[in-house]
Amino acid sequence: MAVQINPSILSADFARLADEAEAVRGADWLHVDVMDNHFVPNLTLGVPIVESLSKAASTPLDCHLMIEDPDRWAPQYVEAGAGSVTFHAEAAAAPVRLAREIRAKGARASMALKPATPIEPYEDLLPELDMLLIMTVEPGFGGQAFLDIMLPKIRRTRELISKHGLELWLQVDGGVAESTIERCAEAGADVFVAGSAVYGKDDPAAAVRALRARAEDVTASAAWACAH
Ligand SMILES: O=C(CO)[C@H](O)[C@H](O)COP(=O)(O)O
Repeated sequence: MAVQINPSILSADFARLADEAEAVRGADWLHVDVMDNHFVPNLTLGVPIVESLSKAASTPLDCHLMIEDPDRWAPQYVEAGAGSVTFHAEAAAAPVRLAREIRAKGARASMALKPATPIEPYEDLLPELDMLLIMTVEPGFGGQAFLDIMLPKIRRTRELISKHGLELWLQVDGGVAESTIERCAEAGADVFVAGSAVYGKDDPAAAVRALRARAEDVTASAAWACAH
C-alpha cells in the first residue's frame, strides 16, 4: 500500500494558487480545504475556484468539504473537477446515498470524522467509501498542534479496514509534520495531509519528499502493512 502525501493549500498563497500547485510537483493529490463559516468558524473557497484550479493544476484535487449540507454541494465539486471528495459524517444527512452519488459521478468518495466522532457507528458504511479521513486537529484552521489522542482511533480504523478486507485509504489531516507523521503511519494511516509542514518551508517539493521518506520507512515494517 503506497504512502501518499497531499499538501493542503490552506497554507498556500491564495493569490498564486496555480503556482503553489506546481510548487509541490511530486505530491499525490492537492488537498483543498473548503470551509463555509458554518460547519467550521472559517471561510475559504468554493466551486468556481476548484473548477479553475482543477484545470490549472497537474496534480489531482482532493477536496475536503468542511461545510453544512454536503448532500447538496459535494456533487458540484465532482463536476468542478475534483478527483476525490470528502464530506463530514457529522454534516451529511444521507452519507450512503451521497457516497454513491460521488462515485457515480466519477470521483473517489471519502468521509471525514472530527476528533470527537467515533469510527464504530460507521463500520458498516466503510465498503461504500474509497477513503476515510480522521481529523487530527479540530477542523477549521491550519498550523494547529497534532492531537496524539487520535492515534488509537487511527489504529482501530485500520483494524476495521483489515477485518473487512477493504482497499480503503486512511487519511490523516491536521498537525502532520516530520515530527508526527511516523506515529500516524505506525498507527495505520497511509494518506497524509500536510499544510504548514509543506508550504511553510522554503522548498515545498523537498518537504513533500522528506515527509514521504519518513512515512515509507515506518510503513515498510509496520505490523498493519505487513499483515495486509
Ligand atoms: O483541514 C484542515 C484544517 O481544518 C487542514 O487541512 C489542516 O489543518 C492542514 O494544516 P496543517 O498541516 O498546518 O495542520
